[in-house]
Amino acid sequence: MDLKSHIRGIPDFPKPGILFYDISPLLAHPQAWRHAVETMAASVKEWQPDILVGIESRGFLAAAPLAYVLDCGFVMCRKRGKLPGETIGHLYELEYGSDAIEIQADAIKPGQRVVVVDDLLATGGTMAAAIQLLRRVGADVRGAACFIELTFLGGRDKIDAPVTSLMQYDS
Ligand SMILES: O=P(O)(O)OC[C@H]1O[C@H](OP(=O)(O)OP(=O)(O)O)[C@H](O)[C@@H]1O
Ligand SMILES: Nc1ncnc2[nH]cnc12
Repeated sequence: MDLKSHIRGIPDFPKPGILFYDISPLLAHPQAWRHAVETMAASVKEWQPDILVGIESRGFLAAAPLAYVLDCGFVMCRKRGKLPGETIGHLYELEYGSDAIEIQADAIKPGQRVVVVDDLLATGGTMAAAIQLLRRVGADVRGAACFIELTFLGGRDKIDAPVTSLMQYDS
């Protein structure tokens, strides 16, 4: 199946000069989305995860069905200030300025096998930050999975774990 035919490129969003890869048509097409999830599940299964961690917000859409198919737990990695109770955060640098992501302090038990899931890998800053945070709480990070990889941005080089992606774009 041609999954790329279900990805829409929207120029100049959210800023001039950025081509935004929109997964909405893929999510809206049940056969294509099922195919994407099942193909990704087969790759992620090799890492034998206990837990899938989804990165807010589009990463939740990607990680939740995978966790269901693979019979894994699902943990939310959210932007700062969104999770209740005790949290552990990690500050990371963006192209301009900085941001922070958090997980709940008791979300991961030391030694649990974790795969981090997002819809898209661009510069890799978000995924790298999530992995650093998960390692701080003792996770055994087995890999990183994304549906779309913007290979021209070299994000994979920032990820200190195996990376799998379903669709690659070189421009
Ligand atoms: O590899 P990077 O350069 O770090 O970029 C990738 C991140 O950017 C997007 O999320 P965004 O921050 O736009 O949030 P959203 O999922 O809530 O739309 C995407 O879902 C990834 O999480
Ligand atoms: N070009 C892009 N399209 C969609 N999501 C993104 N996140 C970071 N860069 C992106």
